[in-house]
Order: sequence, then C-alpha cells, then structure tokens
Amino acid sequence: MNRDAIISCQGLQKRYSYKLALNGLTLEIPRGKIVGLLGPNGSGKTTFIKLVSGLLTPTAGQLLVGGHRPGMESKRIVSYLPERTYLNDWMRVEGILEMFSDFYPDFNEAKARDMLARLGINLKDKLKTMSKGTKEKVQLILVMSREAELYLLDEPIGGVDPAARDYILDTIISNYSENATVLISTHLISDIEKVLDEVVFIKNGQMVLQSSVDDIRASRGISVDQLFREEFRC
Ligand SMILES: Nc1ncnc2c1ncn2[C@@H]1O[C@H](COP(=O)(O)OP(=O)(O)OP(=O)(O)O)[C@@H](O)[C@H]1O
Repeated sequence: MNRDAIISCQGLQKRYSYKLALNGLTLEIPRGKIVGLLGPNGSGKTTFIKLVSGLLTPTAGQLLVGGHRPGMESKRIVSYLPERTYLNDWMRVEGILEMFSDFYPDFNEAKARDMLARLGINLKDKLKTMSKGTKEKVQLILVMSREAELYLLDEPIGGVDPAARDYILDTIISNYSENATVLISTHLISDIEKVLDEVVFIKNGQMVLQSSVDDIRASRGISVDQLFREEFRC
C-alpha cells in the first residue's frame, strides 16, 4: 500500500446483502491530479466514493485515504459532493455559507462568495426555489471552496446546461489547491475530459484501466469518450 498516494486500495470489496458492488478493487490515485472515475451504470463508482468518504465501510480489503484508514483523520481532508443533495431545501444560500463556515475550519467563505457572485447566484435565494442546475452549481461551489486535500465529486454537473459547464469546469473544478486531488465520477465524459489528467475505468466492481489522458490520446489516437464507448459497448 502506497501511503503517499491520496487514495490507495487493495482487494477492496463492498457487498450490499446479495450484491457484490466492489469486487476486489485495487488502485492508487496520486496527489495533485484531476482524475475521472468512469464506468457503466452499476459498476461501483458511487460505492467507491462513499467508501473513500467514510460513509460506508468495506466488506473486505484495504483502503487508505491520505495514508489513513477512513475515519476522523481522513474525513478532515476530504470534501465530498454526493450524488444526491444533503442540504436542507428551505435554507437560503447565505445561511448555508454560514453553516459551512461554522462546520469546516478549512472553508474559504470569500472564495465561495466570489464564485457565487460570478455565476449570478443571489445569496437570499432558497435552494428549494432554484432550478436543478443552479442548485448543483451552489453545492459544487461550497464543496470546492474548502481547502481540502481530496475532493470527491459524484456526478457534479449533470443538470447544468452545456453553456455553463465549461465555465464551471474552468473556474470551479480547475481552481483547486496545487497538491490536492479531484476525483470526479461522471457520464459527461466529452465535456469533462478536457480538465482530466487521468482516468480510471471500472466495470463490475473492478478496475479495467488506469491511464493518463495524454497517453490515451497519444498512443491510441482517440478521446477518452471514444475509448469509453469502445470499451463498454453494449
Ligand atoms: N444500498 C444498496 N443496496 C443494494 N444494492 C446496492 C445499493 N447501492 C448500490 N447497489 C448496487 O451496487 C452496484 C453498484 O452501484 P453504484 O451505485 O456504486 O454504481 P455506479 O457505478 O455509481 O452507477 P451509476 O453510474 O448508475 O450511478 C449496483 O449493482 C447497485 O444496484
């Protein structure tokens, strides 16, 4: 197990009653990279992210996050955007900012306010009155405004319109501290691959490929999106 990697796992298994969602996953995610976690529906992406965030516990195998077994120490360095919202709908953006400031010592409120202003989001608005895409923007800004060592983004921009996606990728996701790692699970590969350094493909709870995006383009002459379509053709 490599303790220098931000995530290191060996033979990682997660079983939900009869379903083996992760089936001996072995991989290392380096520090300082933006990594795409890609795979077909049900391949185990969300399960892996939840294990890394400490929300679930492994059935078997080993997992280190920032050199620690998932727990208090690893949770401190992880900023996690879940697939489904965890915030209360009735809250106003300004209330949520306050909550994050109280809760997370590493929350950079000025950075969050700046990004919210640039996207024209009104601090007085309540989440429940916002469109799906705007809600996603708010949550992504909150998560990326923590000075974390590892950002876990599970399907971050599915509801965001294509015109806003580039802006969000360039200003929010790429605007992270230098030694931090961003792990993004997504099906919007063609939109997101331009910011990715590396990709991990998983299938049936196992890793099938880990490669730098440049290597895929140089050695195979195709995009990550094309490779995904070839690898996982139904
Ligand atoms: N709480 C649960 N109970 C039982 N089975 C579950 C549970 N959560 C996930 N699974 C199963 O585990 C497998 C992996 O699910 P997971 O959500 O990790 O996949 P995913 O790659 O994130 O999929 P998607 O791309 O559709 O979001 C699937 O077969 C799913 O049905």
